[in-house]
Order: sequence, then structure tokens, then C-alpha cells
Amino acid sequence: MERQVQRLRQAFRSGRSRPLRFRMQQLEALKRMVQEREKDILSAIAADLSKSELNAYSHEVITILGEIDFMLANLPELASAKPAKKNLLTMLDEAYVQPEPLGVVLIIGAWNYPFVLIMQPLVGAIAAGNAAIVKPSELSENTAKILAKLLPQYLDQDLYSVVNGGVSETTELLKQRFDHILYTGNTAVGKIVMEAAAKHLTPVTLELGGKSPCYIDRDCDLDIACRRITWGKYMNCGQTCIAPDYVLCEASLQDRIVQKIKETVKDFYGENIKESPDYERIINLRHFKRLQSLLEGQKIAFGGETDEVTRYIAPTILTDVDPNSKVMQEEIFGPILPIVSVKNVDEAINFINDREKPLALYIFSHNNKLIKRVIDETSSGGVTGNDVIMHFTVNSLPFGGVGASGMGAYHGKYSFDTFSHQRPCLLKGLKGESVNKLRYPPNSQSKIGWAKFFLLKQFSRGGLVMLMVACLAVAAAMIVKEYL
Ligand SMILES: NC(=O)c1ccc[n+]([C@@H]2O[C@H](COP(=O)([O-])OP(=O)(O)OC[C@H]3O[C@@H](n4cnc5c(N)ncnc54)[C@H](O)[C@@H]3O)[C@@H](O)[C@H]2O)c1
Ligand SMILES: CC(C)=CCC/C(C)=C/CC/C(C)=C/C=O
Repeated sequence: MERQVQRLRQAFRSGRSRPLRFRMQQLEALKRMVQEREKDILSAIAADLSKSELNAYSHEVITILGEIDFMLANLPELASAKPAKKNLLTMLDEAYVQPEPLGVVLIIGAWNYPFVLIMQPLVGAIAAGNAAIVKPSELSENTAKILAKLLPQYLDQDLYSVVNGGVSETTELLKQRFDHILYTGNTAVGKIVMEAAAKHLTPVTLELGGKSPCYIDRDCDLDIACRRITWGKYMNCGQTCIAPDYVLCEASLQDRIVQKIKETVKDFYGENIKESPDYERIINLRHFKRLQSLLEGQKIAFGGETDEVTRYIAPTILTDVDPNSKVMQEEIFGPILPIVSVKNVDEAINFINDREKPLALYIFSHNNKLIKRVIDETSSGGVTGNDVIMHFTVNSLPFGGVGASGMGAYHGKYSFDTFSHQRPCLLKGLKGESVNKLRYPPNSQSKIGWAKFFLLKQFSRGGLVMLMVACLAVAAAMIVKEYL
């Protein structure tokens, strides 16, 4: 591992990953890889997640093509030096912020969207000019293998490499010094990553999880709410970090919500859900049994059927759920939707604030003021109003968690910034020594007075022009006086 990281560090030191043309070439190569090897990629994702290739494409590939196109279109601007506003003391100098790559970064992915969770951060790392090691999840082994096979065929092998393996390999990797680590996975491992990074003072982006609440106001379009909740909850068999984890609503709405979700499930997946190509399966037996245990003692209003052989769990709704029951104590990460009754939006806000900050928060209501109030009075990684998940698809929105659901963010410009150092640069002129005397010893009260004027006085552009005119007037008067 150490030699591998050192090799990347030497390649980074060569400066080869910095030129914009090189970064664009690598991103264009990545796009070619996705397009030329689409079949292999889709079949790997499909095999890992018992997913149709159509869903593999819409769940993962579309996002990557969009992200690469964004970077190709915006990289010259993102990577350019940004002129900075100056104070009077530096008015004649050049001040700017220069984005620069961090160095060698580590990207650790999770199994539930195994392609996008490696590729989207990698696009940002390459765009920012870094070298990168990616470590896919061992639970999505087919995608891990195809990434290890394809990335070296398309990308510069000295600057970008794939390490496959599980806990022991990742633990070994985390002993190395990186210049940034972007980790996607559960909160417990997120703490392990952060602890390991701290030894090298390595900054981290932690894309974690949590229980994302979905508040349904009595004044909402219940048909649309239930249709969109059904889509986001049961996609990928509920194994989505930003899936609505549970519903909060007034008790009187429960039965109608159950009925409408039931109808939508039939509409989406047909009479025999098991036969639907659009309904996936649970990733492994451990998670299957964990989810089964969440059903114990619960009132199953819909679904609940399970089949261990195929790791099938039906789209399920639990009603009258006790907030202290097991299903409400951990991220569900499966096709089980508990409904918890609250009296009103005040109680819903308190319920949310009494718990860890979630990765996402959803509110369905006709009342925009209510939606904004819930946003203002709670906290979460991200929010979608009157839908679920869709904030993930807008790459002008930073995607990440807060508190226990993570730190940092990426997507689009935010990926570039995450993998860059924004370096402040000031190029001083050699004139103006008379003004510089203000900062040279010996110090004095009058020097401090002038320093405050030059440093603290904030001038608008107009005010600055006025000041310049006043100085010119004084200078002209002095010249006139001198020669009269
Ligand atoms: N915020 C996001 O973008 C996002 C996306 C997907 C998943 N998630 C969250 O991830 C979780 C599901 O993922 P998971 O954790 O089951 O995925 P996982 O089991 O694939 O683990 C994630 C990564 O951590 C590594 N890992 C696991 N245990 C480790 C250890 N002890 N030491 C070092 N590395 C270790 C794995 O090798 C893998 O690469 C959920 O909480 C979900 O909400 C978040
Ligand atoms: C809306 C479309 C076409 C795609 C969204 C796919 C999706 C749900 C991506 C989620 C990726 C992610 C952060 C998962 C977390 O587990």
C-alpha cells in the first residue's frame, strides 16, 4: 500500500495532473469508458444489486455522464484564478485566489450505488488536478472488479489507481497519508475513517447516513405525495441513503396513505412484485435478517412478505409505530416504511429535532410557508419539498450530511472545491514605500490611526473614486502652490 501511495505521490509531484488540458483529457477518457463499456458496467451493477440494466443505467450511469459533462463545460472557469477585493494598502497590487489540487486523495465507496459512489467523487478529484486511489466496496464485488479492470485501461495509471478489498485492505490504506479522504458508508465506519485521517491531519468528506424523516401535512396533494414517496422508498429495495426512512403525519391520514401507497406499488411493480424487473433485492443475508427483525412486534398494514432464498422483502408499511421501537432506532435501509403519528407540524418539528440530524428531510404540503418553517426550524444534510431524493440530481446543490449524517459535500462545483485548496495570492508592487512606513517600526499612535484608515475603511467603488479625486486635488494644489 505504502509503495502504491508513494508512486502516486511522485506522479503528482511531477505536475502532470495539473494542466487543464490533461484533466480534460482524463475526463473525456472517463466518459469514453462509460460509453464504450456501458454493457459491462450495467451487467456488473445489475449482478451486484439484482437490478435490471435499465435501472442500473437510470440509477447510476446517467448521473456520471451528467457530472463529467458539467466538469468539461465548467472546468476552465472553476480552475481559473479569481481576482479578490483589496483594501487601500494593497490598492495598487494584484490580489487573487488560485484553486490548486490537494495532492493524493482517497475515495472509499459503498455497495448500494457502487458505480456512482466511486465515479462521482473521482470526477471531482480529477477535475481539481489530484492523483487518486479509489476503494470500491467489497459487497458489490462485480462493480469493484469492473472498475479495477476498466479504470487503468482509460486513465493515467501513475495518477489513478484502484485498490479492491474489504476491512483489512481499507484499514491498511487508512494508515497511509492522504491529502483528502472522501468516505461513503455508515456512520460507525465514518468515525474510524476520521480517526485514521486525524493522525495525518487529513481533511475528510464523510457521506454517511441516518433516518431521513418525511412529514406529510394534512393540507397536501396526497396522491402525488404517496406516488413520490413510493418511488423513493422502494427504489433499490429501499437501500438508498436518502430514501424517506419514516413518515410523520396526523393519525387521521394513516389509512389513506397506506391505501394510496398500496395502489402505487401495484401500479409500479404489478400484481406479482417478485416478478417485477424494477423491484430489487436485499444485498446480503446479514441485512436481510436485520430487516426481518425490524418487523417483529410491528403492525404490518401492507407487505411484510419475505423470502430468504432470494433475499426478497416486499414493499412494507408499518402503522401506529412506537417511536421507541427498534425500527425507529436505526437507519432502516430497506423497503420498510414506518408511519409515526404526530398531532401537528409543531410536534413533527420537535420529533425531528429530538434526534440525530438526518441526511435528508422531506415535507409534503400545499403550504409553502409551512415547508419553509420546517426547513428553518430543523437541520438536515439536504431537503426536498413535495418530493423525495431529487435534490441529489441537481448538481448545483451541494450534496452531503450534517452532524451524524456526515460532513462536507460534493457534486458539480462543490466536488471541485472539495478536492481543491483555495490559495490566496497577493503580488505586491515596489512603489509606495512611503505608505509602507506606516507598518515599519517605530510604531506610534498616528501610525495606528493611518493604519486603521487604510486597513479598516471600507470604500464602495464610488467612494474610492471620490477619494482618488480628493488626493489628486490635494496634489494639484500642492503643485500649484509650489510654482506660484
Ligand atoms: N451520504 C451518501 O452519499 C451515502 C451514499 C450511500 C450510502 N450511504 C450510507 O452508507 C451506509 C451503507 O453503506 P455501508 O456502510 O453498509 O457500506 P459498505 O459496507 O460498502 O462500507 C462502506 C465502505 O467502508 C469500508 N469499510 C467497511 N467497514 C470498514 C472498517 N471497519 N474499516 C474500514 N473500512 C471499512 C468498506 O470496504 C466500503 O468500501 C448507510 O448508512 C447509507 O446511508 C451514504
Ligand atoms: C432520479 C434519478 C434518475 C436518479 C437518482 C438515483 C439515485 C436515487 C441516486 C442516489 C445516490 C445516492 C447518494 C445514494 C445513497 O445511498
